[in-house]
Amino acid sequence: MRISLTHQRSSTEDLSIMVDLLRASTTITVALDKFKKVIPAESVSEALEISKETGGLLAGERGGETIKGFIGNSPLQIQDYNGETLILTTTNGTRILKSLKSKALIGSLINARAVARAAVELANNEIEIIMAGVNGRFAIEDFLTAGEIIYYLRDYELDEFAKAAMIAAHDKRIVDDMILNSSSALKLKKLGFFEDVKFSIQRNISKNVPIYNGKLIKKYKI
Ligand SMILES: O=C(O)[C@H](CS(=O)(=O)O)OP(=O)(O)O
Ligand SMILES: [Mg+2]
Repeated sequence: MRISLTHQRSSTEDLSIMVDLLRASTTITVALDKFKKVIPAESVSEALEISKETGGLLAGERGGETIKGFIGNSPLQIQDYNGETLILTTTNGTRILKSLKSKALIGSLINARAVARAAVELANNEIEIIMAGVNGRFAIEDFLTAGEIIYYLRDYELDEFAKAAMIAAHDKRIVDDMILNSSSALKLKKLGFFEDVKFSIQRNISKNVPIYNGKLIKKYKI
């Protein structure tokens, strides 16, 4: 089994793991405790359209700021709601998902071990971990989260980018410090969402493995 790491773009037809630690991946993983499915939307107008059709609850942000009339892209806020369908549109994570041509799991730190296990079950020959980044730029929190997920896949054939991420994520104290002081985290802190950041760096508190089939996200049954 080959394990590759990429930034934003996917090339595999096999299995991807989309990683957007702050906050889409963490929000989606938590949301599946409260909603049967999550539908990612590319734009606000698409989200509103889907909500009209499905009656789903609207959540999302742009640049971290909650969209007017939506609930936030917040793993903490989402816990106060429940229902059939959550419609989520975010600056990076849902946009990356909508660009994928392969089936995709959604990885974070709260489900790192579970998502790695599920990926091995589902993939034929390749697991590609895609870092969402921020507006096309590299995001250290996604790199380090990918490294922690790759650690659970270390016995397979890692490409050099994957090896670099795994080595970078070796010391959890350094990882936490880098994430808590990342530009994404400091932006969220300014917007009043620092509790979301602290929630997002917990390890393996969830067994939820979100799987995206090109239309919607459900819980993968390991
Ligand atoms: O909502 C978030 O935390 C981020 C905001 S930003 O675009 O990184 O400023 O969006 P996400 O799509 O979850 O990375
Ligand atoms: Mg992000």
